[in-house]
Amino acid sequence: MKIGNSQLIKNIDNYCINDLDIPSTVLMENAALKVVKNINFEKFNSFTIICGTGNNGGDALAVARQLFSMNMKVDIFIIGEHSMSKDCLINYNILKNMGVPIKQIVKTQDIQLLNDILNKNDMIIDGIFGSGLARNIDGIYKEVIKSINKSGMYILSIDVPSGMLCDSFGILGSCVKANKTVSFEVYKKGFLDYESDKYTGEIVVESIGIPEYVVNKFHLKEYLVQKKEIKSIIKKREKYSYKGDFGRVSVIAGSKKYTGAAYLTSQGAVRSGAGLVTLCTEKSVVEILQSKTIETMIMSYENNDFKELILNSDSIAIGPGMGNNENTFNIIKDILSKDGCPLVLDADALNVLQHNLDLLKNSKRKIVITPHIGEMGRLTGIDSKNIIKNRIDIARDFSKKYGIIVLLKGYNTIITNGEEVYINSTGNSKMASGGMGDILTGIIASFIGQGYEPLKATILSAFIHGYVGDILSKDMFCVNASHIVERLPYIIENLTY
Ligand SMILES: NC(=O)C1=CN([C@@H]2O[C@H](COP(=O)(O)OP(=O)(O)OC[C@H]3O[C@@H](n4cnc5c(N)ncnc54)[C@H](OP(=O)(O)O)[C@@H]3O)[C@@H](O)[C@H]2O)[C@H](O)CC1
Ligand SMILES: [K+]
Repeated sequence: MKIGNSQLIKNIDNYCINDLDIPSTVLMENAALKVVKNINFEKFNSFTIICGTGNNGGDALAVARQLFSMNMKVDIFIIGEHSMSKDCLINYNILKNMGVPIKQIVKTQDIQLLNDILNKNDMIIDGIFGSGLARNIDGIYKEVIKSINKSGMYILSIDVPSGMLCDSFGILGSCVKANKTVSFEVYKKGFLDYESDKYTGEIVVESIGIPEYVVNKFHLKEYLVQKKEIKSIIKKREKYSYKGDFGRVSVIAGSKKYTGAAYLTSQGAVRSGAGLVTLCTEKSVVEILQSKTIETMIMSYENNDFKELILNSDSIAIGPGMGNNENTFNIIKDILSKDGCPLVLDADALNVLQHNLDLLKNSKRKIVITPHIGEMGRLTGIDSKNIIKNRIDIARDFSKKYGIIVLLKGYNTIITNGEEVYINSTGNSKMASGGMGDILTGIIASFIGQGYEPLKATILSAFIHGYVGDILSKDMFCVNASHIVERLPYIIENLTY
């Protein structure tokens, strides 16, 4: 699903209105009809419609007219004395001409009238502010929002919950807490925050009759990855395939201190369907790891066969638990400087590259890096606070500069190849525990090994990893890495049909 900000909406609107001669009232009517489409009339038949004086209010007035024409009960309120936008006024006048009463809320005393009605109708429709919210909400607007939220009634917000910014998550003073938000054309960037669903409720994005090529003209290629997209990427397995078809995946990971990281990375690869997984690790821990796994072959990277293994791999995951040391650096430097299969670099593989980023840039291999915020900070020299604030731009720029795929972990993990940006929609805080990232690294290498193109493999893996966590966390207080490993193949199977 496309993600966008208020500038994108302005550009699209201007083009439609000025270049295509689509009257803005047509767009407003389409918007209103899409709001109506999202109302469950088996449950809701009477409506309190609360309007601002901009185009969001105009949408709400058009919704009111549509509902009135369907013989629904409507109580309409306009807030404030601000002059109306052109299209808001057009819809206001139509309702007046139809003889539909519209009440105004200007002073605190007027709120009593609103309060009296709020609980009498089935639903509140919020059309106070949309993408034009420009400053802190106070005065009568704040009081109305307080009444709406206190009412306990079902609330549907038009485009954005009034009070929420569109461009990055933020509440300007106060905000409607909706049960459902019907947003137009694009998923607003402001919705991308773990706190936003407290205000948006369920989000539905509806097209309002703008041709796709017009949206594409201005869209910055930022997408939200949801189940629908994943189902179109993931392939069902042919009945008559053999293990060679699903790739030889090598995992270089682990050290005396961190055997778990090596184990989990390799299990991520095994349990997501890699044909053959070989775990290469420090000599001293080979035996321990051998006793832990059955499906994975284990060897030391000091072994003579190591170089050949690297040559014959279809993908390689490197880094988890290796230690930030010279030995790790030498192994990575050697692999990066030779042409060959795609690589997934994580954890210590990234730490040792901190001051050697040219190795990334000059490598002929396809590379995916999977830093968390701290690792990204070390790679870029940008402090964590700023990375969190500008995650998308920083990930995209880094990806472009080094010609690699970046998966930046966190709430709404970001995946980018420098051109397109994909934002993952799965995962939750119950998964915040050790070893989660190691599994993800293994899954990505596994899907690349299975023949998925690296960007697609990375998008797929991030989604699946979080999706398994989301499903498990419905019944669990916390979800650990081993739970994810255990459920992986079952849940991936469910996504293939
Ligand atoms: N392509 C589309 O997606 C379409 C969307 N539509 C709808 O239009 C709105 C955006 O409409 P716009 O008129 O730009 O903005 P708003 O309705 O959100 O609000 C603007 C008015 O609100 C005043 N304002 C802003 N902040 C405050 C505040 N804190 N307190 C009081 N008043 C405020 C603002 O006043 P100014 O003095 O700043 O001018 C405006 O009066 C979008 O969200 C969709 O719902 C179109 O209908 C179709 C195309
Ligand atoms: K709104």
